Amino acid sequence: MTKTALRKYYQEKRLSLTDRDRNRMDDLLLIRFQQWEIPMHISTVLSYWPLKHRVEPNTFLFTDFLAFRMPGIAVAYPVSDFKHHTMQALLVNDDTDYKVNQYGIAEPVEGEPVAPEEIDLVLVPMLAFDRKGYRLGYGKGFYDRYLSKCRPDLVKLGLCYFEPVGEIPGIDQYDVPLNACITPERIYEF
Ligand SMILES: Nc1nc2c(c(=O)[nH]1)N(C=O)[C@@H](CNc1ccc(C(=O)N[C@@H](CCC(=O)O)C(=O)O)cc1)CN2
Ligand SMILES: Nc1ncnc2c1ncn2[C@@H]1O[C@H](COP(=O)(O)OP(=O)(O)OP(=O)(O)O)[C@@H](O)[C@H]1O
Repeated sequence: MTKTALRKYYQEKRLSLTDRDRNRMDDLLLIRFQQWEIPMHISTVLSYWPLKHRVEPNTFLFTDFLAFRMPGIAVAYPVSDFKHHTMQALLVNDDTDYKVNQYGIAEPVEGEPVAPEEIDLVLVPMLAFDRKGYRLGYGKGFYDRYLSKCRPDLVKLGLCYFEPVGEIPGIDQYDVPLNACITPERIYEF
């Protein structure tokens, strides 16, 4: 399958999930996440705002659990620049206001910027991933560009409702592989 066909297939597969399917899978993802041995050095995490209309795993479950296990952990959300396909991470707190951008993604309106080098854990959205840890996103390279600026010891944790494909086609030098990916069935470590 080509990258474009794979994208279409997984986009449709996600959209066919009912709210009940999604809630059940979010529960399973959280159970797997709770079994994951959180690396000790994590103090700043870059999450993402789950897109309702695209049916993405509910990251709030994960960041709430992290905050419970590691009080004081800092959480940031990306603010995207759709002209350059880059992202900036802004720290959020309970008082942060969000604005929905032209693609329906809620982004913090203000917040302290965090440099990519300061991030310890990224929760990475995706459409699909493969057995080597390569991911398929929306094809704009936002995450590949961002991850290339982070520290080598950054933990890149994917969240996906579906099991891996054999191989994502067309991997290039910009594709940054994940360290691990959580699915409702298990945790894949790469
Ligand atoms: N929740 C979440 N936030 C995220 C991402 C993500 O995958 N999930 N991103 C990960 O990169 C970045 C935003 N990436 C995007 C990449 C492309 C389009 C886009 O082209 N949207 C068009 C067409 C979409 C389509 O192909 O169906 C549109 O919505 O009209 C939107 C966002 C940053 N924030
Ligand atoms: N660090 C980078 N510098 C320049 N171009 C880049 C960089 N990272 C990625 N790109 C380019 O951006 C595009 C990303 O396409 P690709 O299909 O890999 O996106 P994706 O991983 O599916 O999507 P995304 O990262 O937005 O979720 C490619 O054309 C790639 O060459």
